[in-house]
Amino acid sequence: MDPILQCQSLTKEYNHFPALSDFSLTLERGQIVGLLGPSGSGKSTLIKLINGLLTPTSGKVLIDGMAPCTRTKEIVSYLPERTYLNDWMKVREIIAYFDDFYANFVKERALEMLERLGISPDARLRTLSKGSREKVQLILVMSRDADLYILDEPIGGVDPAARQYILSTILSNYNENATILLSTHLIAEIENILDRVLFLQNGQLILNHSVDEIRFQQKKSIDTLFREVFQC
Ligand SMILES: Nc1ncnc2c1ncn2[C@@H]1O[C@H](COP(=O)(O)OP(=O)(O)OP(=O)(O)O)[C@@H](O)[C@H]1O
Repeated sequence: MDPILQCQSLTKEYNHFPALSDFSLTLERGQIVGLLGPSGSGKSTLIKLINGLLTPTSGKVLIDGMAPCTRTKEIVSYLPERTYLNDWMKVREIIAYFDDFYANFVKERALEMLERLGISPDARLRTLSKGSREKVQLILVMSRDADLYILDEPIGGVDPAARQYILSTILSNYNENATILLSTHLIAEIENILDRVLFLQNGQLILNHSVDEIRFQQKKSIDTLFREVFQC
């Protein structure tokens, strides 16, 4: 079986500015991977390349051995940085839309998670708080039976007290052979769910370690290590 994600010497330049440089990475199945780095380090650029929304200047992305295409869109479930949902729609209507659109969408799972997070399917998206809208989007993305979930800054707008609950609700529903790649600035809140971390700096991969390696060998939290590596 091919690794779920391979990036081979991936470079992306915007007007000759290298947002991502010679980036190589192989991700195996069945792990939750944190993509961490300061603002402007290239996280969203990488995520857009993996989703086929940007074309690399050079290098390759392979998902389950395939370049991004219609088939890879079926096995990748992507939460973009910004909302793309029509906010006049009711949550129930959006769920029906996803159910029609994606063969691997599990409607019952979405409805169950909504209930657990206290969101009415009859609410219109625009009447919900920013945090609840984020929850709905995350639920939609995680309700697909995908092989690779890519989450660009999930739960940023959710209040800190609710973040752990949301993450554990969502994660308790996902298939353990799938891989989740998530970018975040909320390292302390998210690190206890991560298996592996990637540090990006100026478009380059400067660290790729399992969380256990960092915790047991370096005896540090990911948050502490991040602050040490990226101190201003
Ligand atoms: N469309 C674009 N045109 C020109 N430069 C861009 C474009 N998109 C991103 N960049 C630049 O590429 C670099 C990487 O940006 P990117 O958005 O990938 O970083 P990021 O790590 O996701 O940042 P953040 O954490 O703030 O979301 C930045 O210097 C950014 O200014």
